[in-house]
Amino acid sequence: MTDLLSTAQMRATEARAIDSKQVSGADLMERAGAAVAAAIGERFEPGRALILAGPGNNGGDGFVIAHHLAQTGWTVEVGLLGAAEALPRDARAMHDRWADANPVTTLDNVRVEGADLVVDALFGTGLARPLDGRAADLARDTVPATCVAVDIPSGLCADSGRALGGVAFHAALTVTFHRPKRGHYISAGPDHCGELVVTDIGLEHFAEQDGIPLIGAPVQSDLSKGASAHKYHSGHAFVVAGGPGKGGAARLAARAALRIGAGLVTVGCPLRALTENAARLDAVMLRPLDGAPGLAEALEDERISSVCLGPGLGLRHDTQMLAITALRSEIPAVLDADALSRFSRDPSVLFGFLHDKCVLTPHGGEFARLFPDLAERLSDPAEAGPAYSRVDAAQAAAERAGCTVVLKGPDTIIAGPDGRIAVHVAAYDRAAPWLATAGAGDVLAGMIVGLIARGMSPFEAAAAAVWLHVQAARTFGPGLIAEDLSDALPAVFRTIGV
Ligand SMILES: NC(=O)C1=CN([C@@H]2O[C@H](COP(=O)(O)OP(=O)(O)OC[C@H]3O[C@@H](n4cnc5c(N)ncnc54)[C@H](O)[C@@H]3O)[C@@H](O)[C@H]2O)[C@@H](O)CC1
Ligand SMILES: Nc1ncnc2c1ncn2[C@@H]1O[C@H](COP(=O)(O)OP(=O)(O)O)[C@@H](O)[C@H]1O
Ligand SMILES: [K+]
Repeated sequence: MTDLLSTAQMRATEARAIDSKQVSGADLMERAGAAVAAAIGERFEPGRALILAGPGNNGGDGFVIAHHLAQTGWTVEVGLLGAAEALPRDARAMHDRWADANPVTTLDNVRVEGADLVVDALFGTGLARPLDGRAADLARDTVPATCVAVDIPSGLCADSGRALGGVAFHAALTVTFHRPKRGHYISAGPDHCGELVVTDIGLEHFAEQDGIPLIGAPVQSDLSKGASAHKYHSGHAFVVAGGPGKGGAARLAARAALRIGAGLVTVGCPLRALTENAARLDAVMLRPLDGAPGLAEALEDERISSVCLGPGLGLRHDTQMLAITALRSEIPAVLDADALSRFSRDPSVLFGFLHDKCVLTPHGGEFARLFPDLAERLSDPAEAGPAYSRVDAAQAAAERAGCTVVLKGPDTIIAGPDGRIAVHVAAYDRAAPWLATAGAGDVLAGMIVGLIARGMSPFEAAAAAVWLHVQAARTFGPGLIAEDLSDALPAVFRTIGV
């Protein structure tokens, strides 16, 4: 499992290593700098390198890199921010080794024009405030294709992935140490980092706490079916649909629930929409519903194991009544789209009915309607690290709602009411840009409700569905529309051995 560390966790690991006396800070710096130089050597032909060295240990790494690049045929220039005398001890030692035989200029005197490679060793995990002055100018002027960031692009908050003050370097390659940090993955992190390489600098033995898990492929045995399985062993998912002409979203969700393995799926819709839905559904069953009382009656069937509401439901009063009815039944429920937005005027009404078997799947806009104060903290300018992050917001939302919250986006954060967190990021080798398409969210809601019907816990179902959803998009590739996601699931299942 890959996990994402906070800066505090990384610092604690480093401190434990140094306290053990098995390794020194200088050793770690030497290994870190050597690892960056090696990654550069694998990707760039020697030429003119400009190293931007900051006032802390990130700058110290920069001097190690200067030393290694010079030994492998590069012409190296180093510009230092601040005074050499003010560098921390290990960084000072690396500076002195370099400065013994080479000039060191000030950051004010360097020019990025003409450099084949710019090594951003200004700030790493110690960044405390926005870049300013010359550092901010260099962040704007450096061409991403020539930039290699040491540990993290300077200006980017390693805890939140947000650019402090809105200014941070963009790199073609970021080389970090020991484990990825949250900031490499969430929010703007991937956009700033370019390619991300995580290198071992010998700290594995000293890691104590795990970071936030990055969701990987589901366990095959959680998804496979027994040879003698009966359809009712895999649960019955119920999807509530809107009126005539509005049923597409619910049908997408229903089909996804069936494809992901729910034994039975029923779409419940107003009588007026029955013909339309009947014309478009085969394996998915249909049941006419007379508003909230009709839903209450339908959900009395004890074989129904999960319910999905929201896609295509509309923003009228009956959506609120349908949602409350579903929640009162205490059947595990996935609430998406209109079932969330309908409560924007007074979210506490919704919170009063939610229970711990519910999953809310808001995108950023829906999240802001239900949790306006948390969304505001996310959109306020990030001025100091650690900045308020999407992880913080999702965690606070799940605690307030008392259920699982899936905050969707290219980086999707899953938070449980018990404080549990997992993250899926559609970036780097999991990028899925074609997933940003109408109806993709409806399919995700259906996948989650299908897995809950099969018996997974809300949190596990959300985590597995988010991974499968992206994997289906990647498997289908360019040209993807929401309809294709469910049809790509069989191929995905085969590749993970289901
Ligand atoms: N944690 C570890 O185990 C290791 C850390 N190493 C390096 O050490 C780095 C962390 O070093 P530090 O803790 O010294 O932190 P940094 O080097 O990131 O920066 C700290 C210095 O910058 C100042 N500062 C912060 N934000 C500023 C801003 N916007 N404008 C001007 N000055 C600002 C701080 O007051 C402090 O003097 C890591 O990112 C990594 O590159 C590596 O050498 C090896 C191992
Ligand atoms: N750039 C992107 N890369 C990967 N996944 C994305 C991207 N943008 C959106 N998604 C995913 O696509 C889905 C979109 O859901 P949503 O915004 O509810 O759309 P809709 O309402 O049209 O169904 C979410 O699962 C989200 O995580
Ligand atoms: K950096």
